[in-house]
Amino acid sequence: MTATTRARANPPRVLIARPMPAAVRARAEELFDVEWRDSNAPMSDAEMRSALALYDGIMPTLGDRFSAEIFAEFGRPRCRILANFGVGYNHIDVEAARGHGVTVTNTPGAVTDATADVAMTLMLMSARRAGEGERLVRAGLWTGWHPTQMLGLHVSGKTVGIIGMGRIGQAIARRCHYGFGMNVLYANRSAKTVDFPAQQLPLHELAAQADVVIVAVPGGPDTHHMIGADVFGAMQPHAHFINIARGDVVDEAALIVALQQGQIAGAGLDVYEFEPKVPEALRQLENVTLLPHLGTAAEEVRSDMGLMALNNLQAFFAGETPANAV
Ligand SMILES: NC(=O)C1=CN([C@@H]2O[C@H](COP(=O)(O)OP(=O)(O)OC[C@H]3O[C@@H](n4cnc5c(N)ncnc54)[C@H](O)[C@@H]3O)[C@@H](O)[C@H]2O)C=CC1
Ligand SMILES: O=C(O)C(=O)CO
Repeated sequence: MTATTRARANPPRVLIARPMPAAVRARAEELFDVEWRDSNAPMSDAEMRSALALYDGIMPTLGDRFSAEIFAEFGRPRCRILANFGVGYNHIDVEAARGHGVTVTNTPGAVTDATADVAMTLMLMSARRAGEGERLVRAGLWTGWHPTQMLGLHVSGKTVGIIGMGRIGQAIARRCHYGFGMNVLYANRSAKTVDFPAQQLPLHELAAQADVVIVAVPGGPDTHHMIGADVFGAMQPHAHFINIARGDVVDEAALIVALQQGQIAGAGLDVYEFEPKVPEALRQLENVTLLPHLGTAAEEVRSDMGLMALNNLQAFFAGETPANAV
C-alpha cells in the first residue's frame, strides 16, 4: 500500500497552523484529515497544548513557540510530528520534543535561493542608499541629480564576509562572487568545502576585513547575540551589515548604537530581535533598510515549503523517516 492510499484509508488528523497557498491547501486535503487554523498570529500556549493532545501531526511555523514547558504536561502527546513550515526551527525545543516522542522536521532547500536574493536586495539597498533615496523622492524633497548626490558604497569587486556558510550562505556567496566579482570571506563553526573561491576566517578578522558583513547562521541558544558591540567595533566605518538569519543572533541595541555613532555605514535587516517589534530608534535611522521578514515571500517558494512539510508528514505517517528530520 502506498503512503497516499494508506493515508486516504485512515487519514491522520493534522493541524496546519496558518492559512497556506492554494497548492498546499489542495495537497493537504488529499492526504490528511486537515484542520486549518485561520489566523496568521502565532499559536497561543493553550492552542499549542490542545493541538498536541488532539492531532496526530501539526504543521507549525515561525512564532509558534513549542518550548519545553509546552511539552511538559504530556508524557507522550497524541501528536507525534511537528512538520515545521520553514527551515529555521529555533522556535521549537527539539530536545524537549524528542523527549516526548515528537519528531521535528523542517523545509531546507526550498527557501535557499529566495532568501539569498533578499540578502542581495538588502546589500544593494543599504550600500547604495536605496531606501533613503526612495524616501527622499516620496517626500517630494528630491532637488535633482548632481555629481555628489547620495554617494554610497560600490559593491562590485569589494569584500563580502558571510557568517554561516550553509545552504543560504553559499547561495549568497555565489551571487556575490559570480554576479558582483566580490572577494568572499566566511566564518563558520566547522570547515566547509565550497565550489567557489572563499577564505575562512575567525569572526573578528572577517568583520575587520569585509566591506559587507552578512549573517546566515541559524537562530537559537548557540548563536544568541553572537554579533554584538565587539563585532561592530571591529567593522570598518564604511562597511554595511546585513541580517537575513534570525533577529536575536544580533544584539539589536548594540547595532543601533553602531549605526547612530557611525561605527558602520549602514545595515539591512529582514529579521529583528523581538519580531515583529522594530525599535523606534531603528525606525528613526536613515542608514538602515528594514524589511518585514520577506526572505521566502514568493508564491512558489511558500508553496514548495508547504509541499515539503506535507511530504515530511506523509513519510512519517507511512512509517518512513521523513527526509527533513532535524
Ligand atoms: N529571512 C528569512 O526569511 C529566512 C531566514 N532563514 C534563516 O537562515 C538560517 C540558515 O538557513 P540555512 O542556510 O538553510 O541553514 P544551514 O544549516 O544550511 O546553514 C547554517 C550554517 O551556519 C553554521 N553555523 C551554525 N552555528 C554556527 C555558529 N555558532 N558559528 C558559525 N557558524 C555556525 C552551520 O555550520 C551552517 O554552515 C535558518 O536557520 C533561518 O533561521 C532561513 C530562511 C528564510
Ligand atoms: O524558513 C525560515 O526559516 C524563515 O525564516 C521563513 O521562511
